Amino acid sequence: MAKINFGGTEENVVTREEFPLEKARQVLKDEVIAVIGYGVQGPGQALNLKDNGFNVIVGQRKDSKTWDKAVADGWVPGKTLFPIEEALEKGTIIQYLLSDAGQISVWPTVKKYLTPGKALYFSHGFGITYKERTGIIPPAGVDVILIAPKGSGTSLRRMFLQGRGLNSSYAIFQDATGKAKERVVALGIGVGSGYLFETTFQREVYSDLTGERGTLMGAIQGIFAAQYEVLRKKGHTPSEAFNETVEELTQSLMPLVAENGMDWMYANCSTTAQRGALDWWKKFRDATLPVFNELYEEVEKGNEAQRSIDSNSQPDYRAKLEQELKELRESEMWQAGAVVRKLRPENN
Ligand SMILES: NC(=O)C1=CN([C@@H]2O[C@H](COP(=O)(O)OP(=O)(O)OC[C@H]3O[C@@H](n4cnc5c(N)ncnc54)[C@H](O)[C@@H]3O)[C@@H](O)[C@H]2O)C=CC1
Ligand SMILES: CC(=O)[C@](C)(O)C(=O)O
Ligand SMILES: [Mg+2]
Ligand SMILES: [Mg+2]
Repeated sequence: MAKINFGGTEENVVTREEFPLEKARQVLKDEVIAVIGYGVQGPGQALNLKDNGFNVIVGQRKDSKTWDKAVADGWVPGKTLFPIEEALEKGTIIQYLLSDAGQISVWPTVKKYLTPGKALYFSHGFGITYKERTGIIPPAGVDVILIAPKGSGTSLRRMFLQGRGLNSSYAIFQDATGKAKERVVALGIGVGSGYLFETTFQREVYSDLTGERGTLMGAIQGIFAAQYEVLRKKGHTPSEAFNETVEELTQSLMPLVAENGMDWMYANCSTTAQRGALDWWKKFRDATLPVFNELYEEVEKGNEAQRSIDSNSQPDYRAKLEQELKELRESEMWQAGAVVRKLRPENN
């Protein structure tokens, strides 16, 4: 394990150099990895594991769209693709990748197959951390481990195919066999992570729920919407408002931030822009700080988890979700965005 200094704080990180793929294959050579669920993380992790040479099967509801998707991706019914219970029985490592709400309803079935020595694997700290709300309480004889890729399952797969890699955090909640550490690290390398950051189930879920509600997804849309509204009210056209709110950010400026940090992006903009950005960023920080504090408290209390359990376990939740996504898609800002995207020179 390497100790790496992150801006003054030392943290534990497992690197591919100290734990190469060959070692991961050796550690897991006698294991059957059963990936349960084939939504977003399921395909990314299962396909990467398979391509990396691990013994992996998929468990999915038969007669479902995702069963067909698994077949289309090359999983063979009766050989590498099974109904959930059969996969649970065959697997020695159960990668529990149903949606967080789905995990609650299928848990009584999963529990039956968790015989001593098996490992139960999550990609989110949700089920375990909020166990009073989810009822997910694993038996004592199994390892309970976590690999949480820091990004969408779609990116995990794409980046793997490009020969890159998406880093993940890892945690151990229960080490029943004494082998939880080598199992979790081997799985992390197997699913395509380059580096593995140490965490706990609780820290993973608190930070993840905050991040996706905050700057990664919720806050960013909120700030876009507010600026777009002001520009439109002041008479700017939709294309101008969209370009100055979203397009320039995603196409020109964020790639510079990704490459070399915020100061470098600023340094590559005009002195006029730099002066304004340096003056205004603290105002935005101060204005949003109370909202971020409220958000973290809601996560900590479990209220956010409860809201997502309640809404995602409704029978019509998919239809409602589709409706909400449609409203976003059909808002003027994102309609303008669709046209602006088409006009990117590389799309012609
Ligand atoms: N979406 C992502 O890229 C990321 C997801 N995660 C975590 O990975 C886990 C899996 O998430 P996603 O892939 O997004 O899940 P998802 O929402 O795509 O669902 C996965 C699968 O669960 C099945 N499912 C849902 N309810 C079910 C039920 N009651 N019975 C049987 N099957 C059911 C769905 O049909 C689907 O095949 C979650 O813990 C999530 O928090 C972690 C990082 C990123
Ligand atoms: C992609 C990811 O890591 C998220 C945003 O936390 C999620 O999909 O839950
Ligand atoms: Mg996440
Ligand atoms: Mg998340």
